[in-house]
Amino acid sequence: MTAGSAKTRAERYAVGLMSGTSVDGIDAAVIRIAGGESDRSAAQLVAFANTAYPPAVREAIFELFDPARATIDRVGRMNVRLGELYAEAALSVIAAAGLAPADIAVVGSHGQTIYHAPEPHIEDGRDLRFTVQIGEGAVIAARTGIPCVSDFRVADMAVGGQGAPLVPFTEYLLYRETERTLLLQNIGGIGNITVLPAGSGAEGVFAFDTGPGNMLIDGVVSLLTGGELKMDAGGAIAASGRVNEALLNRLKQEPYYAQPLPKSTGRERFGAAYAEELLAYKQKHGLSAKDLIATVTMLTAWSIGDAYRRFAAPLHAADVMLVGGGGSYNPTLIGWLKREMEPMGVQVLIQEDIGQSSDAKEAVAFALLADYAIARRPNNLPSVTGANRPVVLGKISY
Ligand SMILES: Nc1ncnc2c1ncn2[C@@H]1O[C@H](COP(=O)(O)OP(=O)(O)OP(=O)(O)O)[C@@H](O)[C@H]1O
Ligand SMILES: CC(=O)N[C@H]1[C@@H]2OC[C@@H](O2)[C@@H](O)[C@@H]1O[C@H](C)C(=O)O
Repeated sequence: MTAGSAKTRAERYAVGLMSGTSVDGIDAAVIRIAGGESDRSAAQLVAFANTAYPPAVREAIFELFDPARATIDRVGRMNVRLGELYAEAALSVIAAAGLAPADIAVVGSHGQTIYHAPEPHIEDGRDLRFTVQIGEGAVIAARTGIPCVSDFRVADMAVGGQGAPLVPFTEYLLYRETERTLLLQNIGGIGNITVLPAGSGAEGVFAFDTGPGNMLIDGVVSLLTGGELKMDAGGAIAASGRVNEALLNRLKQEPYYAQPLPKSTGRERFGAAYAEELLAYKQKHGLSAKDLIATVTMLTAWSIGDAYRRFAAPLHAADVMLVGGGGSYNPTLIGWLKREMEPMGVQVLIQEDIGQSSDAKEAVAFALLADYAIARRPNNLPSVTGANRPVVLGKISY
């Protein structure tokens, strides 16, 4: 396959690798793309695997979220280490698909975000917004022998975008409908929503981060258990607690929720420092652990409903919200989300309800984004990121 031959490209396979803000590990997907355009009928999931990060790697990544500890030698070394781990994950999912590396046209690797500063930052009249995703693409290409597209976000920022979210481009390709308005809600570390208005072209799509996804739930669970538990598995703890209305109302005042679009957020806002503050509040006001977890779970459900109410409903009344990401596997969160959305006339389903995978969705997206990049086809959505034009996202290592 050569760049620029998009119109005549034959059926091909692509690998997508995603390591999200939850830092739970590496999601790897193999997809088959039919000849020509990567449109809805054309991309099929062939194999998927999630490999947990080794605990020491996970811990070291968390250290890199703190700019004071993210020294250049640590960042540089982790960049290479993650490249190695990503290459291994790619090779193993390719084998699981019953394929060989030579069958794969391209690997798309998101990398691990360690810092995301999407707001304009003007110095000397120049905008210095930036974002950092590590996991060296050159290492992935060298170990697998497959061209690797990595570092997708910076090209969007270079033309005035937020560099996020990027998945909506693929959601438009894969999910759009003519009769129904769909909301694709991802609940990963951060929550993000894509609005696909019925019958709309790409320019009508909009998307933004709704706030915390599982990040606050994971953060407080981990602090409360001294790191023993990393999540509220099955939402069991939240289900056993009671929402504290005073705290909930206080947390709803976080200015991010009302901030106008385009917007994106991350660990800089809803990370460790935020979870520590919640713990301090718990101690001061004598809340139980389960009530605190119930309250942040409710906040997460509320923030998603609030985002729809504030920014989407006034423009497009939606029919269905389709939830993906790890939050799909927390029935307490999904139950409370239904209670938020259904009175507004929006049915809530998880990807599994329509025969897809909540886990694989983002890895599939990065395989498709890479397929576009390698053909030099623009793959950002300016209406979503705020970029001033379409560009080809991703750096290619041959
Ligand atoms: N069985 C489960 N019960 C409860 N929560 C779960 C379960 N499985 C996954 N999760 C939640 O989902 C999180 C992982 O979600 P996911 O893999 O979608 O995040 P991510 O891709 O890292 O994040 P992002 O999309 O923000 O980059 C876990 O940290 C956990 O909070
Ligand atoms: C900078 C960064 O890594 N952002 C992630 C994060 O996780 C969810 C949300 O915040 C989204 O904006 C984005 O990821 C997905 C994959 C995206 O770009 O669509």
